[in-house]
Amino acid sequence: MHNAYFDFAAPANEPVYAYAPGSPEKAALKKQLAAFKATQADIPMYINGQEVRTGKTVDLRPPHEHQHKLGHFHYGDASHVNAAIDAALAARAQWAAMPWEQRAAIFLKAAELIAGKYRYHMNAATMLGQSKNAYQAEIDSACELIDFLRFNVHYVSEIYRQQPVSSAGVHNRLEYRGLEGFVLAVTPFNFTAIAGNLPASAAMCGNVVVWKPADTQVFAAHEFMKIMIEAGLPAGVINLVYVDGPVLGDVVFKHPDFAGIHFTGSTGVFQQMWKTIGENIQRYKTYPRIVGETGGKDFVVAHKSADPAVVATALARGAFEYQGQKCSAASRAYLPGNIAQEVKEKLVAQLKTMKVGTTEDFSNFINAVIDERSFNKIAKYIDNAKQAEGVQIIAGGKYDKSVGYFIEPTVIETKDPKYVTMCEEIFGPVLTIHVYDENKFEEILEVVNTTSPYALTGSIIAQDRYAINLATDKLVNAAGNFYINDKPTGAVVGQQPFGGARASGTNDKAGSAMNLYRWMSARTIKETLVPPTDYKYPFVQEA
Ligand SMILES: NC(=O)c1ccc[n+]([C@@H]2O[C@H](COP(=O)([O-])OP(=O)(O)OC[C@H]3O[C@@H](n4cnc5c(N)ncnc54)[C@H](O)[C@@H]3O)[C@@H](O)[C@H]2O)c1
Ligand SMILES: N[C@@H](CCC=O)C(=O)O
Repeated sequence: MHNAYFDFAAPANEPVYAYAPGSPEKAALKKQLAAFKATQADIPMYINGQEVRTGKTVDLRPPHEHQHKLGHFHYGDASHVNAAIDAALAARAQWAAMPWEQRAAIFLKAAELIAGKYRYHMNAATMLGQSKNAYQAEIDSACELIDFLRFNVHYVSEIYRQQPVSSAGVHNRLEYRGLEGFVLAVTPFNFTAIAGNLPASAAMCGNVVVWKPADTQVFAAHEFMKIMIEAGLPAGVINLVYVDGPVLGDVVFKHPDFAGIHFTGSTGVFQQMWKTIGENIQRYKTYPRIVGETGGKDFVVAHKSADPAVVATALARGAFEYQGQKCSAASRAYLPGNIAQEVKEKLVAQLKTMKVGTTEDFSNFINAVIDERSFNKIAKYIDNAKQAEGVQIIAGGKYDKSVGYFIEPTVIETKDPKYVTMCEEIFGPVLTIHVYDENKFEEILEVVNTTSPYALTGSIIAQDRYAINLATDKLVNAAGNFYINDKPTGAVVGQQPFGGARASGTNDKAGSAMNLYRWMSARTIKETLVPPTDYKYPFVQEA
């Protein structure tokens, strides 16, 4: 019995804990970090609610201390992907038929568990597994994940409430079905919140899901999966597998019941997936929904009226928080000649105070990059810059992987606005600056707009309102998230729906109703209350 409309009102954003010296939250987090470090985790896959161990294990190690083992996870193969799909499809009918308020309660309970007794589990797992400092973990694996769960429950309720009009004698209604098949969620290493949200948002809408996280994010993904099970998620609704990407793709993209992909990761991987889906289109029972949020080459453009301290701080935080491993991270900056020197001096002074090291030492602002492959790739960009003509390293430039994958926050200055580090996504603590003639603001906006194929985030920093207006207009398609007098990172669920266009993705805005519509397939039902019994039009006269 559910004879009522149940209300899921708009929530407030989860408050961010400060982890100040001597605070109880800092003590609790330190305790959980020590507990994880003292244990060897044995992490299974979850298929049909069962823990699956293959014996083929992969070690988990903190990127900032690669000689320490946190444990291992069990790696699967094509047979596990098939089993996960079978389990999902078997769970589908019952899950899709469950009344919304019952489904919603599971995700709201998960949010409560993360906000309360598992907050430090989520944050400590993210700090150790992905090398995020306490603040960066708190805004991700606690607050943003909680917000995704709570706000999406509210948005789904709002969507379900939307109904068509009915003319006299007719009752029209819209039913928001889940997709007919299973959804694949493929998630990145850099945000625990995104990893949790991609399977959860689809499942919330009545879908069943196969979820594959990045290998380097499994430690925290596993904590989230355990919380979902404790919150009451039925067996088979979300099936968590750890497999090689191409092995996964080979099974999923050939399956007739493949109904959609919820992806976040790099542009190349997404484009390859899209191509494969296109090649297999005739195999599917339904046109798959393809949702992908991908790379960025995010800009900060300062106007000659900007306050140099504001620009320097937006760059220090926007480019270097979480070692620049945010899709939104500022990685190219355009500084007007009149304030460039002052901005650079202030920025370099701020960077000198940023300590680099482990996440367990809370005084470190910068931690390690995710793995050796990423370290080597970033180091190569730095090495090339050291030798390039017209290019100068004005801060950082050193790196060392003997203990952890540490790279100093590095600032490159180039005379060429199309130098490679102004164009390509590096995904590390490297910012490139180009100084332009302060009287050529409109021309530089054109350069900003045409330099990279991406359009994810970007900022204009200025005091002059005409300049702000001009940049807002000229850069209309250059960023899906556009900031005025702020850094281009740190979108908050419910406040700045997130996503970019061009090569940055399908711009379906995670943490908004726009995203949730993609996981629904509406059925229109028209009911005629007193059906006609004569075929003739009412206005046709007898001859
Ligand atoms: N736009 C956004 O909202 C957003 C958010 C976070 C990260 N990102 C982007 O993600 C990237 C960094 O994350 P990453 O390094 O985890 O990305 P990635 O593309 O290497 O991996 C993402 C996921 O895809 C899987 N994968 C890789 N190759 C695959 C294949 N051939 N078939 C199937 N799956 C495959 C990975 O195992 C992982 O689970 C950056 O480009 C960043 O800009 C974008
Ligand atoms: N939503 C995050 C970025 C997610 C991508 O890595 C931000 O706005 O900084």
